[in-house]
Amino acid sequence: MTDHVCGDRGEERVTIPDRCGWMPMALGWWLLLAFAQAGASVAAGDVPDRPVVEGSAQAGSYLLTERHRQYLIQRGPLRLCVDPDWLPFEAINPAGVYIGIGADFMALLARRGGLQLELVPTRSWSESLTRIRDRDCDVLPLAMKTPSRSEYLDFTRPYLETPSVIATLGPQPFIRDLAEVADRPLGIMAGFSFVEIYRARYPGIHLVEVSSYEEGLTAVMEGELFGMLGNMASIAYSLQRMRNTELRISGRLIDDSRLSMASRNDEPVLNEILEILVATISAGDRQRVLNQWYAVRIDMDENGPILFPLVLVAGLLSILLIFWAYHLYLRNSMLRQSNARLLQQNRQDALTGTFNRLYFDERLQHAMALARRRRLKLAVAMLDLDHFKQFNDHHGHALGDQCLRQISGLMRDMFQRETETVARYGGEEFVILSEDGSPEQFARRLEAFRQALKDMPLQYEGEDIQLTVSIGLWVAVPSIGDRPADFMRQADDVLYEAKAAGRDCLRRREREESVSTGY
Ligand SMILES: Nc1nc2c(ncn2[C@@H]2O[C@H](COP(=O)(O)OP(=O)(O)OP(=O)(O)O)[C@@H](O)[C@H]2O)c(=O)[nH]1
Repeated sequence: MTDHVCGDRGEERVTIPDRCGWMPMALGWWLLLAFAQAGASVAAGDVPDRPVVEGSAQAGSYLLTERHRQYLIQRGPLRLCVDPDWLPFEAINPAGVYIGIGADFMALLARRGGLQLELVPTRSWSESLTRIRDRDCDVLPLAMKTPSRSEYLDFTRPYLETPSVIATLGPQPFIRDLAEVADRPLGIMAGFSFVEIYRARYPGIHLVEVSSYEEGLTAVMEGELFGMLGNMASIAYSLQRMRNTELRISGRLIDDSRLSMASRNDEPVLNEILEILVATISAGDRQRVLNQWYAVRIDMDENGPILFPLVLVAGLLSILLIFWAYHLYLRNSMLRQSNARLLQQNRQDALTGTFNRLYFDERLQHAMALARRRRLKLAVAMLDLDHFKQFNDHHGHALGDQCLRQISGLMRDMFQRETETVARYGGEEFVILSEDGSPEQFARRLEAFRQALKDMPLQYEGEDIQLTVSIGLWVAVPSIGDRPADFMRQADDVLYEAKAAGRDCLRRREREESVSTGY
């Protein structure tokens, strides 16, 4: 994953990943707007007046060759054309002074190379480009290299980078690729390098050239333009100057502005000189220049109107994040609950709420393996209501259902040890598994259940109803080769004997033993 510079404070770069999330973006904007605030103060006159272009002529500087020095002496001052309204990068202030980051770098190089500089005032960047093309000036301190400009300019290596962004009205989905909005009217500074680059890359793009960022941003606010394209620092600076809180930076574009010094290409020696001087810009130099323009000054009185909405947005985003985390937590716990419910439903008999046959068979298999290892007696009781068909026929299926629910409730109440499993095995047939290794006691409790059911008061339309149950109990220490089905068949056989013996009784059989007639 590549990193793009989202904010640049001298050599100390604040980088965020290519897929910039909203949080780093918000932080980036906060910093940039704060930085733009500093720029505004400078434009308002915080910076002491300086000569039209700073720099002392130290002809014979050790950095340049004799040929370079001779050239500079012979040609006289280098004439600069600049963007008159592009703070914090560069501007011409009302006193006619060239100010901004470009001015400071230019002054630095003038001192080092012994350059004499002279500003050629223009009213716009387009005019500056025209004038250097016409050779009315010699150098552009800050310019991006493009194919068409290369026809009349030479460029040094880039020495300043700034992210490209789009500003739109109100919240928009985050724009990552200009192609997403290329068919809508987009403002861009007239004559800017990206006009050429975007037109070549997105043939149908609807670019509207404007003469200043503020003009473009105002058109966005009034709905005439969908968005304004430009570098982050300039847009942030203009938004601050306009005291605008309705427009948003809603996209970071892949192209960053890589700014170089440009010079007329009919005098290539000029580019050689600038290239040598640009190469001398050290990390410390860059930091000193940028610090002056990127200083973060927070004065609540002055910045309140701008900072307050930003702090509000950051607060809202934090709340949104917390809400989202809580929402996920709720969703997860609901999911866990519904999984648990599904599992339960998978195990439960819908009518009676006891375990179902599926679960019982699993449980029995597990219990048999355990009892086999421990040499413990396992007891399986099969219980079948007597003459239930008759009951249904006489009282109706609904009452039959109600009885089944009541009987299973009684069963669960009486057999609720951890070692016991009660399940409805089918129709009016129930099973109880006992794993505690004491079948005698289990048999006694089964008998108590049989009696309790018989005594259970059931009434229907004033008529007393009595239900009885037959129970077959099979007891054995599971041996190798025993399967759950064998155990159940044995229990069923004993139940059959109980039915044959007249119903309403318990019959018990233990492995290697004959059927007992009681317990
Ligand atoms: N109400 C109700 N009846 C059921 C349900 N499942 C099975 N039955 C009934 O249970 C009765 C079982 O009848 P049989 O198998 O002949 O047994 P029985 O009448 O109980 O006779 P013995 O078992 O020999 O004493 C049938 O009438 C089934 O319809 C159920 O979920 N609800």
